[in-house]
Amino acid sequence: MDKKIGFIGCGNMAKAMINGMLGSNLVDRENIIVSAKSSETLERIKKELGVLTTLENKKIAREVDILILAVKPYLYEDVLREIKEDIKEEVIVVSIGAGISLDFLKKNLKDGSKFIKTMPNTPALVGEGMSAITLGENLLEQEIEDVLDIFKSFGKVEIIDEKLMDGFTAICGSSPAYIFMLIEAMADAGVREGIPRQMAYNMSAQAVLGSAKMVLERDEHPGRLKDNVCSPGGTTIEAVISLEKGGFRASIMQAVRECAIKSKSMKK
Ligand SMILES: NC(=O)C1=CN([C@@H]2O[C@H](COP(=O)(O)OP(=O)(O)OC[C@H]3O[C@@H](n4cnc5c(N)ncnc54)[C@H](OP(=O)(O)O)[C@@H]3O)[C@@H](O)[C@H]2O)C=CC1
Ligand SMILES: O=C(O)[C@@H]1CCC=N1
Repeated sequence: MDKKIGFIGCGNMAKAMINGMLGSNLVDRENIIVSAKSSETLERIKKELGVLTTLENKKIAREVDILILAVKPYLYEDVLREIKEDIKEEVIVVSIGAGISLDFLKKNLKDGSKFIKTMPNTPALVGEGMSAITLGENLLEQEIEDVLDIFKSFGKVEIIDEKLMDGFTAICGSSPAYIFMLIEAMADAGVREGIPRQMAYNMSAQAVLGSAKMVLERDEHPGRLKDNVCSPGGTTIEAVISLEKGGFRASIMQAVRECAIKSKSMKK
C-alpha cells in the first residue's frame, strides 16, 4: 500500500497495529508517522518500530492519507478540535476509541469529512487481531477497501452495524485480557502441580491457541469439542463439574455484560 498512514497517539493499541502492519509488509516504515504526548514515547517508538515520529498532531493531520486516532477516548474531543482544520477533505479519519460514535466523529469533523469507527484488539501485534468496522460517511469503495486492507494485514475484520459495537468490544476488543487471565490462572495451577513456571505459561497458551484453532477450522460446535475431551469417568469431567460449580460460564457472561454496559456508558 502506498498510502501514508498516521497515528495520533502511540500506546498499546497503536503499537500492536503498527507491528502487525509491518509484519505483513503492508506498508513501508517511512509511510507511517506517529505522534504521542511525550518525546520519551516517540524516541522509544522510533527505536522499536523505525517509523516517523512527531510531537505535532497537526503535522500528521496535514501529511497523511489515512489518519488513525489512537488516544484514550476522553481525549478525542480535544485532539479533534486541535487538528480539525488541518485535515484535508480526502483524508479518511479512523477512530479506534471505545465509545466513540459515528455521530461524535461527524460533529467533531468538518462537513463532508470521511470517517470510520473501528474496534481492534491487541493480538494485532502478532497478526491475529479480530477487528470490527462501522462505516461512516463520504467513503468511496476504494477507500473502504484501503481501510479493510489495513485491518486485514493484522488479522480478521468484520463490517458490523454500530449498535453491535458495544458487544463486539466486550467479546473481542477487551477479551484478550480475560484470555490472558485464563492462561495465567492455568499456569499458576500448573505450577502448583509442580510444572516449572515458564513451561506452564507455554503449555497453557498453546492449549488455548490449539483449542481456538479447532473452533475456527473444524465446523463443530464448541460443546461437542468439549464433550470429546471428557472421557467417561475420566479426568476432564471432574474439572468441568468444578468449573460449573464455580460459575465459570455465568462469570464470563456477566463479565462480558459489564464490559458492554461500560462501553455503552462511555458513548460520546
Ligand atoms: N488497549 C487496547 O487493547 C485497546 C484500545 N483501544 C482504544 O485505543 C485507544 C488507545 O488506547 P491504548 O493504546 O490502550 O492507550 P495508551 O494509554 O497505551 O496510549 C495512548 C497514547 O496516546 C498518547 N497521547 C496522549 N495525549 C496525546 C495527545 N494530546 N496527542 C497525541 N498523543 C497523545 C500517549 O502518549 P504518551 O505515551 O507520551 O503518554 C500514548 O502514546 C483508546 O481510545 C482505546 O479505547 C481499542 C481497542 C483495544
Ligand atoms: O479497556 C478499554 O477501554 C479498551 C477498549 C477495548 C480494550 N481496551
